[in-house]
Amino acid sequence: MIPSIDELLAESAVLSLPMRTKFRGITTREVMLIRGPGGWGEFSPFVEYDDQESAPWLRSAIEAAWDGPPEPYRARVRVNATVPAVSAAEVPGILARYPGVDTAKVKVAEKGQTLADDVERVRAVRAEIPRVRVDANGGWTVDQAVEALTLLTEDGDLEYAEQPCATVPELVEVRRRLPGVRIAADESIRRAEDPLRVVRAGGADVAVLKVAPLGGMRALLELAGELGEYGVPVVVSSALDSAVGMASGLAAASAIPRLEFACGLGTGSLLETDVADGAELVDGTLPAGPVEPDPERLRALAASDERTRWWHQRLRRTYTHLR
Ligand SMILES: O=C(O)CCC(=O)c1ccccc1C(=O)O
Ligand SMILES: [Mg+2]
Repeated sequence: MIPSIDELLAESAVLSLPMRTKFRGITTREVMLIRGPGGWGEFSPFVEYDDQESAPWLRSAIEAAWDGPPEPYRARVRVNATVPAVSAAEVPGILARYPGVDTAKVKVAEKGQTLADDVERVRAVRAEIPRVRVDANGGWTVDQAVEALTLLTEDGDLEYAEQPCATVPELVEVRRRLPGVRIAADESIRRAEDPLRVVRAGGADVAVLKVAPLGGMRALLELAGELGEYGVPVVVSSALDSAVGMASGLAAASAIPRLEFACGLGTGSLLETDVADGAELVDGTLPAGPVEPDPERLRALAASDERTRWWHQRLRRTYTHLR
């Protein structure tokens, strides 16, 4: 059952969340929260996404607000620190926001930066955190990936390299040329027509799964089950969500029977202010559980009237793409 547009908008809020550090080229994260009978849901496709690509994000918000979370297997989820493409000098300040975390994901291959910048940043992270993975967001060619990952594994292992190149054939090639480095697929799953294609092609050792682009917690769990049949472990990650979207990620992660890797659900630490008091990171874990936004924060973080209208229009357009 899909609620009406009026029901979706009835108790909704459009928010502009200031970030502590630039990430994905943005310094404020706009999100729309909707409230339904099952709790709160988050509709927050990145602003450049078109209406069709935004449709699973809306399905995900509706699932959270109307159906609520699936049955959990565990109460807390191990998370990784997320290190944006900052200078090496800024790394300790970022990591200080992740108490007890033993795994870091480091952004690399940022436009306008060099491989030397990546090497220095990763080195600065290794000085403090034992387990390191990198995420290139598809920014390298195959040759660049081979060169970079060879250099980045000279002074320590990488847990895995996430989306080193943009396309599936390139991931297959990198994996063939660098058998010692695990490859994780992110965009090749969440922005693909067929999320299993990259795995069938032999382009991924690990699958990064995000609730909203996959259409919700249960859709993610179904895909995680299918990936399990291929022997591919999953990492549940955020889309730079507010605490409401993060609750869906944490609920999905807590409902996966076997979780081998730390999840990318610690990005609340990249926000200056969140919609609810962030559940505290203890020993590198976050609790799974419902989140109730603080009404005062909702008022303080409200987006402008113009941006609110834009999000309402976006929701109306996206609604026509629901099936
Ligand atoms: O996985 C993490 O550590 C945090 C989430 C993250 O990196 C991310 C957040 C928003 C958009 C894209 C990405 C990404 O994994 O590429
Ligand atoms: Mg990624």
